[in-house]
Amino acid sequence: MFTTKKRLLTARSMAKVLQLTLAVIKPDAVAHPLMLEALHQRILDNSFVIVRCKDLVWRRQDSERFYAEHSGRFFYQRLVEFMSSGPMRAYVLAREDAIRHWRDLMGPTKVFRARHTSPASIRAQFGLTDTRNTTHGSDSVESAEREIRFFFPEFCVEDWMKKEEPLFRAGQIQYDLQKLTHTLAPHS
Ligand SMILES: Nc1ncnc2c1ncn2[C@@H]1O[C@H](COP(=O)(O)OP(=O)(O)OP(=O)(O)O)[C@@H](O)[C@H]1O
Repeated sequence: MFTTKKRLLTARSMAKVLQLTLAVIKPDAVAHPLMLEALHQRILDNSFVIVRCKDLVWRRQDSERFYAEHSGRFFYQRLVEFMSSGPMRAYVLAREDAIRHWRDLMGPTKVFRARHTSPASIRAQFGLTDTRNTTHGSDSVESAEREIRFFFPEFCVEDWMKKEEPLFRAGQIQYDLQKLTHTLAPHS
């Protein structure tokens, strides 16, 4: 699936504590291999470490559950249908201040606004509409934990922060992109 060369990611030079965030490449972008590749490369180029990665498909009820806070809004049905319309790619990303950096990189939710205020952002460059806006990112530490659990139920943020983060920062663990899961699977 990945066409970039095998990369071994190491954190030897990282001094500060890493933060985790959930990033998702939505179905509109996954549907276009070149766009998917460009977004994947954007992640690597911005010093994010890919801790976990998987391709998955949501059932309608997964989409409804994840976006429950928006139920009743005019775009809710459109959003739910879109997010369960095809494969997505989800990442657990680590870096210093990961939540803010990924959200800055995505740009504003609305594509029109993104094009005016943040022309270099992902949504400005690749977004199609306010709903089909290519990417998702957690907006707080609490939502990152909740959303990582939603997408990666087998992954424990607390354990990672306690056990793996210090080892990783000390260069004692490496993440090999080739070994991360990217088998297409229905949401569990
Ligand atoms: N006004 C709108 N019109 C159409 N779709 C919208 C609108 N507002 C939000 N959405 C869709 O709902 C998603 C969730 O909205 P939210 O307000 O949480 O934005 P966000 O935090 O920027 O996006 P995300 O949660 O996907 O990172 C948006 O990413 C977009 O796909």
